[in-house]
Amino acid sequence: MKNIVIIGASGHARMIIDIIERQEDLKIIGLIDSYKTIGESLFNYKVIGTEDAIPDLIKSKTIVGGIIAIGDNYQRYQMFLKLSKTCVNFEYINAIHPSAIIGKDTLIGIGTVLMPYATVNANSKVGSHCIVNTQSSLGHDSIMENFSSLGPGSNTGGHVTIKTSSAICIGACITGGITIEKHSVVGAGSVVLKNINAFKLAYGNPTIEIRDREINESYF
Ligand SMILES: CC(=O)SCCNC(=O)CCNC(=O)[C@H](O)C(C)(C)COP(=O)(O)OP(=O)(O)OC[C@H]1O[C@@H](n2cnc3c(N)ncnc32)[C@H](O)[C@@H]1OP(=O)(O)O
Repeated sequence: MKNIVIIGASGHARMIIDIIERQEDLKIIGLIDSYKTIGESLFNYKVIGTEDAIPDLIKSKTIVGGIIAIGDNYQRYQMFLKLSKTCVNFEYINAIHPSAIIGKDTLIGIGTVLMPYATVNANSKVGSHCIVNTQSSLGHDSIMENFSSLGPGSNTGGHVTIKTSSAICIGACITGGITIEKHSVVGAGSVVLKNINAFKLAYGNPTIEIRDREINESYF
């Protein structure tokens, strides 16, 4: 049994807790959050501190690691960078729902979440700290780079690449062979027929690049 923390205490964290409670080898000992009050109870767990508390929790062997449960790709990356500096031996775990389908010859990184009914098809690679959300599917021979995400109910064809930190929002459809370059956001319900450049907000059917976006711009 590994003792772990959940970093984040939002709705996304609630989903991840639901998954981890089904993994018998993991025990959540508390939540880490910068905005909630220490001692506050959420989702049946106590907020035990901010990320600054983690090095001591590792040092005292109270925990071995955990997962960054922050839904926003860039914010999740920022937390990862912070932890990389203060706590090199933090062990990242995956949260993989038992209903998720993982095809043959696939690779899944660390700190990655596969929500209920998520599908990763054959010969695809999902990087580290990614989110494959509820009922979304990554087509065969596809790549999700680190810190990227597929929103609930979104689908890709085969040979698709989603580069680092890019977000495919709820219900979007990415046709085969498409590349979404880094730090871009494909809006809800979009139908993507052409490649999307880096740092773009794109949406619509057919999807067009609407405007440039800042690296830290929220998309929720
Ligand atoms: C479990 C979970 O909850 S997972 C999270 C689920 N949520 C998501 O996936 C995010 C969903 N939201 C989106 O996808 C949005 O498209 C966003 C956030 C990416 C962009 O939205 P905005 O910031 O409003 O875009 P922006 O300000 O540039 O555009 C505004 C205009 O574009 C329209 N627009 C925005 N998004 C879309 C879209 N996806 N498709 C069509 N039109 C859109 C707006 O209606 C608005 O039109 P108006 O000026 O005629 O009123």
